[in-house]
Amino acid sequence: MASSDAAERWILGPDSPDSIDSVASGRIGPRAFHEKKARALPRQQLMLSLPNLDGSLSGGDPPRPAIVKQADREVEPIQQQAARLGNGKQQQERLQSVSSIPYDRTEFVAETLLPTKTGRYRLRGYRHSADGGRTYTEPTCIMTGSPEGLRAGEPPLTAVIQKFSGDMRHLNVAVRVHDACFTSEVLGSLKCDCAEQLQLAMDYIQASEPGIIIYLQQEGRGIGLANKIAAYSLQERGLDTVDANRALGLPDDCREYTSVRNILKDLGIRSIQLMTNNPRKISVLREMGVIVTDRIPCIVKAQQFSQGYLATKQERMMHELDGSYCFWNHDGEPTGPLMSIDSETIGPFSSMDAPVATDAASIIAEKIEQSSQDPS
Ligand SMILES: Nc1nc2c(ncn2[C@@H]2O[C@H](COP(=O)(O)OP(=O)(O)OP(=O)(O)O)[C@@H](O)[C@H]2O)c(=O)[nH]1
Repeated sequence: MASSDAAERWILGPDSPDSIDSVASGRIGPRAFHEKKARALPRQQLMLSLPNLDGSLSGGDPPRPAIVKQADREVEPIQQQAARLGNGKQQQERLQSVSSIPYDRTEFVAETLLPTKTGRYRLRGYRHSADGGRTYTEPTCIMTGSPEGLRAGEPPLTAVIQKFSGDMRHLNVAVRVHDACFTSEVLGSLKCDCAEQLQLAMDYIQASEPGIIIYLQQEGRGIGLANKIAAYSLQERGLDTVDANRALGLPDDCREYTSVRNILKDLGIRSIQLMTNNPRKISVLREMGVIVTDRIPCIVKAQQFSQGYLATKQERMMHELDGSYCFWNHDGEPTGPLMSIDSETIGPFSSMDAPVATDAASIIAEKIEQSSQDPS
């Protein structure tokens, strides 16, 4: 069995002669690359190999149960089993080598340049496991500028040069930690502010580089897309975003941010200014050792369908929104340009938003009318 170091060489890529760069340069085909990589993986990581179209695993057969033979389900004789597993000392050593795999681990895969409608960004791909390698997610880093500081393995001289040349780009870097929201970012849902916050962060780091958006696959505050859809379904029946999660027996927020700490370390970033309205994010990151020197508010205006969600974030999840997301102020006056909502395009909504006025302007009109009729 190849060591996990060998696996790391394959995954880490750029420094290895047989890395993903070899695929790019044509020295090795993508298929061969994946097969070699899978063979280099320790046994428990084979489970991570993606199945091919024919159902086989690219890294060979899946690991078989240790004791019961697959073919005839015959129980393995005890002596044979002992010979295969080794003596107590050997087993202990094996266990130690398994437990020496760090519980959470984030590995850099590759970087590319990405032109977008908002401008050009550096895009860095990572693989992150929070359970010692059983499962993984793929955080990405969307970057402008070069905020990198001293990185692991670099000579300390780099730090000295940085210090004396006054290069402070790796300090107080503007960072947005953003969690996936398929519904708004891909489908254009108007029920939350996630897609607009992402756009705001992309604009911000484009306008004042360097900056980083760490995009994490933690849909629905970590409960996953299908559960989030179930939560939305309960919200149609009148529950808010917090109670809907609870009614499903799910936590309000189960996102984990060890990958953020690891990615910042990988980049040699010493301290950050976090673009967020959520105090939990700041405290969770600080607890794991990330130096957050400041907060950059990330408030976007609500519109008809997101007003309730934002109100709940402020009132029940302690987001520092300060009422400033409201698209009307407390006197019932519009406070900023409204997102144009065409009720013809959106079509009729069911019970979801009932009682619902046809557009934002008529909601405001209704509110103004109500307040003028209210004798108090
Ligand atoms: N469970 C659940 N998740 C939601 C809902 N609406 C949006 N999300 C998810 O919420 C996550 C974003 O979290 P938010 O609480 O909106 O904001 P935040 O990231 O904590 O705070 P900011 O940094 O200020 O944006 C994304 O993963 C979305 O998929 C909802 O109604 N229910």
